[in-house]
Amino acid sequence: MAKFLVQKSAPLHGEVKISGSKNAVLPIMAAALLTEEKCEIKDVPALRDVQVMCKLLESLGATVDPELDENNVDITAGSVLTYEAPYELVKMMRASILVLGALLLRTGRAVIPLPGGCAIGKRPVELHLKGLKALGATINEERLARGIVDAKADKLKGTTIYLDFPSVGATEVIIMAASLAEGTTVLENAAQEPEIVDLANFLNKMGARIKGVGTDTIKIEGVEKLKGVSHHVIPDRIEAGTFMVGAVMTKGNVLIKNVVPDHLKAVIAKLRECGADITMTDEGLVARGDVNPIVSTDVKTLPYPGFPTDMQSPFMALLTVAKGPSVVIETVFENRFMHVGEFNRMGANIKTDGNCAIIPGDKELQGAQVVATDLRAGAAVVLTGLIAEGTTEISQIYHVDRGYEHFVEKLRNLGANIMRVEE
Ligand SMILES: CC(=O)N[C@H]1[C@@H](OP(=O)(O)OP(=O)(O)OC[C@H]2O[C@@H](n3ccc(=O)[nH]c3=O)[C@H](O)[C@@H]2O)O[C@H](CO)[C@@H](O)[C@@H]1O
Ligand SMILES: C=C(OP(=O)(O)O)C(=O)O
Repeated sequence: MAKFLVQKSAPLHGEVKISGSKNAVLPIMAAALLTEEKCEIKDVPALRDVQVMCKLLESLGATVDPELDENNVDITAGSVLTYEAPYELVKMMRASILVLGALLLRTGRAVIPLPGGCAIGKRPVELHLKGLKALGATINEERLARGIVDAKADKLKGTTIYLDFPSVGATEVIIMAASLAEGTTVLENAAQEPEIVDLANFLNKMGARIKGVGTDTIKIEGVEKLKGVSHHVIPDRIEAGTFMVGAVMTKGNVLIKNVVPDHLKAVIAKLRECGADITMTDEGLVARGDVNPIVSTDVKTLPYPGFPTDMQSPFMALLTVAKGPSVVIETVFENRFMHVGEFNRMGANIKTDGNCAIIPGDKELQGAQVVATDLRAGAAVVLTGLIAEGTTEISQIYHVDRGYEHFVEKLRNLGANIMRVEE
């Protein structure tokens, strides 16, 4: 099993180019199933999740030509598609569920095993299914009780759907399904994440008629057919946020290129509250932690445009060394504090009560043996290792490979003392 070895490092310094967004490319790749024609997807990050999605689409009958060294993937979902997604692939990536709507439209059926609970929460899909049922699909409840989504539909018909919670995945599945449904669908209390806007831009290029993305009400007029297109994926706002935090907590000075500052308003606001100096330049965002002392702040995660849950653990890493106590409240996932135990091994002394964490701050951290408990938590302990005395040894780093392209190389270019060891 591979590990990261991280040593206390000099302040991060230099520039880093942000990769295409994992959470944008995965639904876009799934949406390529909606046409028989070739889709060319550009700025695709070379990540483990993208490789899994390539294999999943291939297993369903699509021709996938991944040129991940070049950050391109071509997908042609010709006429012969199968409706059953293999468990070996689905269990590797929760985003596998994103093929649900497209598969149903293309084959009249979708059978997808659920990967089950994980480190950050139960992650049910009842909202995805509620939406598809409203559009006219039937769900086999008996199979669902045994952990398999088995949906059928001869055709889908537009309607009004209200989401009880603005789920990102449910919004994406419903937009895809409604794009080729008969008539108009109105999706209320929809998720507003930039990745959903990117998916809708991709679908609209394909010929879909989607309006209102980026707001809580999305209107989709169904069309008969979609065509193949070429599309550049948006930059990864969570990767950008992670590097901003890294720059600030090491008291460094980093130019972050290929970033959309508008996607990071909440993160930038919180970093500034902590004393970070964040400026927009023609070349990108400059994040500095060497201008002012870094002080505590409170954070509450929320659906976009609120503070992103995916930035919660990297931000907590920063708060462990900020001056004064901070409170972090996680409202999106019910179990996303697994990293607290790892920070505590390094001396952070964080206490949790339900979805609330109290971080005393101002700690001199010590390197330790820690685990990447999930993707973002893995990145967060790497950042903590950069400021801790001694060596931090991080295991289960396959989580990090899921979502950070060339993480070690990018950090090393900024002066970080990190290496990957294959055991
Ligand atoms: C591949 C991808 O894009 N992943 C992102 C996506 O995940 P994902 O699409 O899984 O996240 P959701 O927005 O669906 O989930 C948010 C919350 O809603 C709950 N829920 C969701 C669906 C449902 O049917 N019932 C239900 O209760 C979930 O358990 C969770 O507590 O958005 C999350 C929230 O911003 C991010 O952390 C993930 O990085
Ligand atoms: C939780 C995440 O991803 P996923 O939904 O793919 O598990 C994430 O990107 O932090």
